[in-house]
Amino acid sequence: MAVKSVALVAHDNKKKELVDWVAENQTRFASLRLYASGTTGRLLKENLGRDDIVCLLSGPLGGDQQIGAKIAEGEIDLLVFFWDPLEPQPHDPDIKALLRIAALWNIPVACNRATAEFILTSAYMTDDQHQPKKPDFSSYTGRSVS
Ligand SMILES: O=C(CO)COP(=O)(O)O
Repeated sequence: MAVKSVALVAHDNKKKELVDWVAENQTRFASLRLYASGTTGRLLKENLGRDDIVCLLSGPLGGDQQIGAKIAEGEIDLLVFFWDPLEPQPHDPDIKALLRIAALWNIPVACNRATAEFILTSAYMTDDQHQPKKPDFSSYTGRSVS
C-alpha cells in the first residue's frame, strides 16, 4: 500500500521548519492528500499555494484529536508532527493521545525533519506491494467482560 494521505502538524516554534520542508519537497507531496491542524494548514496553504489541504481545527482546540480519529478510521497513512521539545503546551494530553493512536495503529510518524526526510524518500512511499502490518485487536475487542 503506497502512502496516499499525510497529516501535517507543527507547534508554533516548529512551523517554519515544517512549511520550509514541505515547500522544498512539493513535487513529492503533489499527489498526496494532505490534512493539517488548523494553523499549520493555514500557513501551508499560504506558502504552497495549495488550496486542497484539509484544515482541521487548531491543535489546542481539538485538531489533534480530529487527526487521531482519522488515523483510527484508516484515513491517514503517515503523520508528520514537528512537536516542540522545548515548550510546554496547554493541550499536552491531546498531543500524547495523537502520538499514542499513531503508535497503536502502526502508522509511520516523523517528529523531526531528519526522520521526515527518511520517510519521504523511502521506496515504501510509492510501493503498492508493501503492506504495513495491520494490528489485530480481535482478542481485545472480543474479550469477556463480566
Ligand atoms: O497544536 C498543534 C499540535 O499539537 C498544532 O496546532 P495548530 O496547527 O493549529 O497550531
